[in-house]
Amino acid sequence: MTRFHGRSIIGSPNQPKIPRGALPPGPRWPALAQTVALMRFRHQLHPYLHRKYGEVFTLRLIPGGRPLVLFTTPEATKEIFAGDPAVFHAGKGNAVLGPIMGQHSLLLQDGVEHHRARKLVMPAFLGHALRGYRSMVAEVAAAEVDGWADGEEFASLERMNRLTLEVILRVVFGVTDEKRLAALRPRVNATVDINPGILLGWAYPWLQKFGPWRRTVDNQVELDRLMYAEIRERRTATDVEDRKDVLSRLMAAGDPEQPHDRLDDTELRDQLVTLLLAGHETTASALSWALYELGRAPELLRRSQAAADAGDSDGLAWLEAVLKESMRLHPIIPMVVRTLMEPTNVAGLDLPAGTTVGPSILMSHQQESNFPDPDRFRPERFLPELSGTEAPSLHVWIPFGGGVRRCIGAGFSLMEGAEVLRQVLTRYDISAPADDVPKVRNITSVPRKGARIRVTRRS
Ligand code: HEM
Repeated sequence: MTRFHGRSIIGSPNQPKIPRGALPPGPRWPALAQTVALMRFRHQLHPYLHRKYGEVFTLRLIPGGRPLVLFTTPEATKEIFAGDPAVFHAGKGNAVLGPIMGQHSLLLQDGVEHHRARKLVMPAFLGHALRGYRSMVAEVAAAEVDGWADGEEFASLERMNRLTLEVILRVVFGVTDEKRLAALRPRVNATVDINPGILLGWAYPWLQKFGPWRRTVDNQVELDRLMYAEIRERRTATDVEDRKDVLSRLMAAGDPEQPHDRLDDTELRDQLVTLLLAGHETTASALSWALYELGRAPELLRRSQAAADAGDSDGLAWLEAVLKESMRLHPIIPMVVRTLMEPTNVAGLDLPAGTTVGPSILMSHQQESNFPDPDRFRPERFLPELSGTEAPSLHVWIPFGGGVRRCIGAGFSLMEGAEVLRQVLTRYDISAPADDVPKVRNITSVPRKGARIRVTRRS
């Protein structure tokens, strides 16, 4: 059964109030206005605050006006990512996701618990395991893409969402049974749909009796029921060691002689919900922006089709560069956050315990000093042999965060994205009929009009 208790948007509950003078400058609007501006208008707010206050600025968020200090330089990013995990807690900053993902979620844990969980989950996303998922991604992508009509125009985000949901359900759960997939799909979609209003409302548990909050709880109860049924059934399967999906790998992870070293059912549930939610719409959004950008640049499209046709390691490297540039120009997540557990110096600033700090991904990706000609879509930035310049460091290109908390699905989503592009581009020419801009969709950003494209069969 899921735990539903009050959560803050950023920072830890019950922390003492930090006086304004102890922190870098920032707007003096009420905390509610700053919170709404941060959640709804992030694409305008980060650049505005950067212009007004410079490299580092403070926002005050509800409840209680807790501070969020955002940094915009590579040096600060490097320091935050390298920060001692005992001091720089990420779970506190992600606390808003607690009611959905559960207390054991990798995203919410810190310290030894996080270290243990990460050690158990990570191998399912590396090396041999990762390579093993490619053919399944290719199969799901081919089935989706083959269904597109010649000359059809559509919101690519919608199609990519359908595709990445299918991929994540099959890779994570290993579910192929159509009846079970049909039951899971709407529950996962409804969970991803949860908007900032619902997340904000979670700080006030009495709201859960009403309207959308109540529907969220009902959906969650049903999602849990399906998850636990799947876990129970897998526990009794005799071939779990041979299965290649993430759930089976997580069940087999750890030392069989040390039961406390293995994930129990509640932990499995929490990690599975986390993977389903973190790994689905994020990748879909990156892919839809990539298709949109290729649809606007015929020369790049031809080059990408040649890479897809070749299908060799150089071709896949190009397609991966297309995705990386798509995530650079259109960041899916606006910032990464850590809450300081003790007074700490960050990038030359002495900050009190309880302050939440983080690099602004939005600002890091759009500064000329990090990415020359930042408004242009140029995949070759990520291929030094083509650009003649160094590839961007992991302190300026930060769509997946960094350090011990770097997204565990980074490799997976690049592999998945390149494979999906390959399936699309070997079959279709693409054009993008209209301009699009980002809009906020709860934690992530997505193309406002869904990154519409027209596809025509290649002759
Ligand atoms: C384009 C796709 C994706 C983007 C942009 C993205 C972005 C991020 C970011 C910014 C973080 C926070 C990192 C930090 O705090 O330093 C994160 C964490 C995480 N992501 Fe992703 N992600 C993507 C895809 C995925 C996929 C495919 C999965 C799994 C199937 C996944 C699972 C996770 C998990 C479990 C964490 C928590 C890691 C930890 O705290 O140890 N993500 N992701």
